[in-house]
Amino acid sequence: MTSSPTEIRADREVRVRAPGKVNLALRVGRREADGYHPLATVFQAVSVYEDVVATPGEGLTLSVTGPQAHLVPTDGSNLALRAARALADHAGIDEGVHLHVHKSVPVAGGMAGGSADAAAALIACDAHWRTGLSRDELHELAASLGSDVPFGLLGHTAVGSGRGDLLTPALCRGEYHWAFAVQDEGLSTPAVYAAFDELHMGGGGHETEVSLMQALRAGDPRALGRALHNDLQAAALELAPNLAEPLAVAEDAGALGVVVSGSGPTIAALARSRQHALVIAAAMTAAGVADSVLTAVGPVPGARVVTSGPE
Ligand SMILES: C[C@](O)(CO)[C@H](O)COP(=O)(O)OP(=O)(O)OC[C@H]1O[C@@H](n2ccc(N)nc2=O)[C@H](O)[C@@H]1O
Ligand SMILES: Nc1ncnc2c1ncn2[C@@H]1O[C@H](COP(=O)(O)OP(=O)(O)OP(=O)(O)O)[C@@H](O)[C@H]1O
Repeated sequence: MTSSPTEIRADREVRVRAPGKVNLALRVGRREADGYHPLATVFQAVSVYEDVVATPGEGLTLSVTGPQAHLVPTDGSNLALRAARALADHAGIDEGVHLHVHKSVPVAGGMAGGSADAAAALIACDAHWRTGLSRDELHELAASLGSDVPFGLLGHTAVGSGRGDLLTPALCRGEYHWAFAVQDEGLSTPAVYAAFDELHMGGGGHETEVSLMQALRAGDPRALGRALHNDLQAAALELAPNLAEPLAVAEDAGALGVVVSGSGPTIAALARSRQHALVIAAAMTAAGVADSVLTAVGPVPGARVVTSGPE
């Protein structure tokens, strides 16, 4: 019996969800000859998600929706399409695919939204094309696409070294509630690293986060709040001095700790509870220090298939 076109589509649809991240600690060493900085970081995946749907298509095509979709390229430079291309090349696939990306993670916000899209696209295309690659091969492809992409695959809480791509899962108990201050205008990651170089702040790349890891093992949000740290924060504030305002408002609202997320400009405030996260978000909105706000919980899993068509 032959399938109708509608049945074929339903059969081959794969839906994948991947999380954004916050760096609980980000220690940055001096720039190396390859232009990258050695990192000692602790990532946490949070419940702000990118949703990617893979369906049959001619060639590799992409559509994007979400509040900031207009800021995202839809040509071959899009990280989701680059991921699909890299996987097809590696696995010798000449079939097409259409990827639909629904974005909720702020664009160029320091929460690794594009990296989440790449991680989700790898998992979606891998399932769609049934390439049968190992987790290690997918990890290697992920690292070739961007330093934050491997963590998009892994999720939860993890220690990152090297460029941030060498990962070890971290012991983490409990739930952590976050409020995020989002800015419409993003910061370029290379520009923030360049500002960091200008400030001559390298050298802390291999410090161990003893108190932070203890806080995570104990499930102690107060101790975690005190241990939050970002070496890129001064550089992000240099490029966007107004970020001092959401930092101060979140502190006044009783946040346990406040930090620039990754390369910014998103500000991440750790709250005592889900309710307290809403209070901090409301305070940042009322003070007019964010273009929008988000609340989330972490840790959550990395990129995973949420539903797919029948076998
Ligand atoms: C700031 C962080 O989000 C913290 O997790 C990441 O370090 C950035 O990761 P990403 O956006 O995936 O970065 P990539 O796409 O790999 O690199 C973009 C640019 O950021 C700078 N970069 C990135 C990672 C790193 N360890 N050192 C760097 O100097 C380089 O200028 C590089 O050309
Ligand atoms: N799928 C994608 N989603 C968002 N931006 C993308 C994507 N593909 C390519 N880009 C380009 O990459 C730039 C950075 O995007 P992204 O949202 O990943 O930044 P980020 O969250 O600050 O990254 P990170 O936290 O990993 O440094 C965007 O300004 C855009 O030009």
